[in-house]
Amino acid sequence: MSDHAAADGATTILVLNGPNLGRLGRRQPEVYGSTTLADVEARLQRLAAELGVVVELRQTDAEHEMIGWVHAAADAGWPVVLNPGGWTHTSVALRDACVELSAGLVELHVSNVHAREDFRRHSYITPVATGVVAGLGVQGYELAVRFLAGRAGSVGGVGGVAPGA
Ligand SMILES: O=C1C[C@@](O)(C(=O)O)C[C@@H](O)[C@@H]1O
Repeated sequence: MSDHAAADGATTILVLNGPNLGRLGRRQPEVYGSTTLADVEARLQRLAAELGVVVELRQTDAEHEMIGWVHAAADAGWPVVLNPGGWTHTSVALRDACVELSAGLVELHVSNVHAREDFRRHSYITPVATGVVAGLGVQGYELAVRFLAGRAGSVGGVGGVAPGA
């Protein structure tokens, strides 16, 4: 996806999407809705301009690639919105990488994972996340970015102070 490098010192927020999320809009629309990931990115770029932050959205079906992106965010001190897709329920390795995200991590699910199959109720990521958004559809992405932008001290966020921060 697009590469919006921060040239002016603006906060960069990575929005990372795991397996099958490239199929948003076509995949089980009764569960995930009809909005595509490209639509989500367009909405987030408008929001980024409003908030004065840089948002970079990426998607991969390869776990090693996702873990590399998390390492890079940790090294850069960037906050992350992560929809881990199916890795939510399976990946100790992704959780271990996420532990290093000291600038904030919002775990995001388009669907309400707690109202679905039992296996979706357990997340390896939740214990190491700042917070979780689930079941608010793709609107959750905008809420999560607003929260992290506010937490980073940018204007317009809803989350100026995270509970316990
Ligand atoms: O791929 C996904 C998408 C998901 O993370 C969501 O956005 O609702 C929920 C996961 O259980 C599922 O495996």
